[in-house]
Amino acid sequence: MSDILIVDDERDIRELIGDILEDEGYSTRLAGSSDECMAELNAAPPALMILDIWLKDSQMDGIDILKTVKRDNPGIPVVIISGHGNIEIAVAAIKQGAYDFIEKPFNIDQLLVVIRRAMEASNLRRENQSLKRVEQKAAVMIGDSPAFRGLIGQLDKVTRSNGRVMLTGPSGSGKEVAARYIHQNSNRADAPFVVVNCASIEPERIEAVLFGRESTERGIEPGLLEQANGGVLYFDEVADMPLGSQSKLLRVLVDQTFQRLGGTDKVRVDLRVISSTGCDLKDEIAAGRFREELFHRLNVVPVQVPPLTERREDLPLLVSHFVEEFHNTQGLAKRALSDEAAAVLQTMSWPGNVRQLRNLIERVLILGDSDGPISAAEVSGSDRPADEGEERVVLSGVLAALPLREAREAFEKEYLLTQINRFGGNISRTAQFVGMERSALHRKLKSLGIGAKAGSKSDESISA
Ligand SMILES: Nc1ncnc2c1ncn2[C@@H]1O[C@H](COP(=O)(O)OP(=O)(O)OP(=O)(O)O)[C@@H](O)[C@H]1O
Repeated sequence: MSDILIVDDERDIRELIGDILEDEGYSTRLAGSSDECMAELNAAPPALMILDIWLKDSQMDGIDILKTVKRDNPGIPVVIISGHGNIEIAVAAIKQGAYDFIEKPFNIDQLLVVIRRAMEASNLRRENQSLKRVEQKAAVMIGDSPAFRGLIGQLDKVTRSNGRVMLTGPSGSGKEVAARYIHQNSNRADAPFVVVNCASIEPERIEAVLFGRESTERGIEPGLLEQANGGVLYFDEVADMPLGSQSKLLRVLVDQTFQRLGGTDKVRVDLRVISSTGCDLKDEIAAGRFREELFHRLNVVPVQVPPLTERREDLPLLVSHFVEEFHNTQGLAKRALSDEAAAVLQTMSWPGNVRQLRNLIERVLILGDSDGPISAAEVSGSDRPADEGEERVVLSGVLAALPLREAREAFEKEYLLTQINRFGGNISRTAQFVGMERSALHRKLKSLGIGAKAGSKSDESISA
């Protein structure tokens, strides 16, 4: 792990540093020229590099090597060794991303302090990265319907290639999770998955966000393209990208290189591009809002993600998956789904697709006060959009002002009185309709302060 590459054209110096570091328990590799240095880097990236700026008889100087390392292995800390006369160059190297510099002739303690700090910083960064990777959402895709199996079949085929994929489907249908599935099952799984949210980046910032920036004051600030190097770049809602940025992106896809804003160097990255859209890009092209050439570049392998209404069979499976997830992440009750509730879910319209279902289940679990199966009443009507919302409960000002327990009590009272009236005070029929045992309904009415009195011979009746 603690393997240090020492690059200096002066043999005495590189061997001296090597000996000191070996004594301190590090393992070292030595390079006397830029060619030797590149060969070592290609063989295996070291944990840290000590790099002399002036390299006699070499093709590249220290700054060139630094730029290459920062481009290809940005995680390796580079400590620069500079001669007394070229502190300015050393400072410039820091701006290019070097960790620190030490001046020749150097003091051993100073060298060791710098190296220890650099190692700590890079270990920390590595730990953070691995945490981030753990945090990266797992691409769990649940389903067993023919439409779902068709989708997985297509995704499995494209994971093996490197082709650009265009995922088409309505909002919340699982396009991003499908893109993550491709990434996690491909040979890029250990490299980053970076999302470009085309709709939320302001047009004037999109180039800086994608390509990064470079200036003498702030050095190199890599953009998302560089951050995704080796992995997958996911363009979410690609139709929302401004036309000007579309041309720039097209050029990157054609040339395979780009320049950072304010920079002159050509940057080359190795990426797989996956895009998604909820609208028909052909319409966008016809309306002059999307560049046709970019469409053809991105749409090499089109994959349709079906809406939830085309895979209603998957609803119970998805519900138990989300119940499990909310149990594990929020400690919510692990409730089963009643057959009636499943039937209600399977007849709903789902304009928000799987995301809407997930939100509904979360709400039901938070509001529910039992561990029993989720009932039809709990799921019905509560998540329909306003325009077809004839069954939505409109919360009166009075209810909205109460805490949940009291609001629930007020609602139950109102609801049960309405039902009792509807059934002419017949408690058996009321109990049957509201889905409770007669004795349970009695208890409920009593607890709500609704009085029961003896009624007809055949059945008791109620007075409110
Ligand atoms: N097959 C599936 N199995 C389990 N969870 C899923 C599945 N499909 C989607 N989801 C979940 O549904 C939610 C929405 O999915 P996702 O963000 O991938 O949709 P999207 O199509 O990219 O949405 P948008 O177009 O709005 O960005 C996420 O929480 C995702 O994990």
